[in-house]
Amino acid sequence: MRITVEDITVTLGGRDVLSDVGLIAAEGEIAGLVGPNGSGKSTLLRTVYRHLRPHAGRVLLADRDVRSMAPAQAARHIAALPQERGSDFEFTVREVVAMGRTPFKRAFGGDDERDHATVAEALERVGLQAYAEHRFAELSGGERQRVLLARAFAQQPDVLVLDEPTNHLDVQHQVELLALLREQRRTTLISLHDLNAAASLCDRLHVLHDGALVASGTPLEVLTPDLLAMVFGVRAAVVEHPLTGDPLIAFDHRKTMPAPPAEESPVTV
Ligand SMILES: Nc1ncnc2c1ncn2[C@@H]1O[C@H](COP(=O)(O)OP(=O)(O)OP(=O)(O)O)[C@@H](O)[C@H]1O
Repeated sequence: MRITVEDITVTLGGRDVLSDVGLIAAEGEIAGLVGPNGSGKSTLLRTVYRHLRPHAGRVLLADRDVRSMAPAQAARHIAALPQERGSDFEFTVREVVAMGRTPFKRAFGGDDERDHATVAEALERVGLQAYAEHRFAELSGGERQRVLLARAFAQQPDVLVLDEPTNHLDVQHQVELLALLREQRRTTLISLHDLNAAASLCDRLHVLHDGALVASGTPLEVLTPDLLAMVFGVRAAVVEHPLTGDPLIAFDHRKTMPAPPAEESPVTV
């Protein structure tokens, strides 16, 4: 299913933290959101999964405004991995993942065969089948992250919304997660700080700066040295990855470049 973010403005604490932002994640596309800290990535994702209401504009799932859908109905289509990680501490890993099946149940309905199989498959996908009976509270940050991903997978959503899913993951699990997302071919909206991961994973990238969308396009179109200097304030060369052919950003870790305010950085792609 396609997600359309139609010119949304989100006001928090009396300030527009997103101004007139529009983008589309086409059916089966992995759309990446990148931008400096505080640029509005989580706010945009939270608006898509209905935790925030836009003050102007709307979010469409296929052709329906997500605000017009009942919460359980929206949850049958959209699974989110938010940045705030909840408090599922008293549960086992299997129970946390099984929560992904809730939108499909009748009131007081128990788990059926299909639920059990879906939960087991989701755990296997993130490599945590051996942890099913462990307590969520006793896992490391990276393991918890993978459990919450398994919960999103168990929801079998049309659209995945992932806020920084590689946080806490070691490099092997980062690579595995990116491979898993690529292989799914599900409409995905994902925020990532790691621009090289974003370049390798995403079909299209959308760059936020001070709550405004300043560039959209393929990673190769968007991730230019000029944009990296203007939006992120860093000096970098963009070369071809010797193994994959993806754009590879080589940062100059010895030097930053003061970034001008958004209105003075006319980056458009
Ligand atoms: N509830 C709130 N009330 C007021 N301001 C808020 C609220 N939530 C977020 N903000 C502000 O909105 C701006 C955008 O925050 P957001 O979390 O969307 O940024 P982000 O791009 O996801 O940042 P990061 O990369 O640091 O996770 C920030 O300046 C933040 O302080």
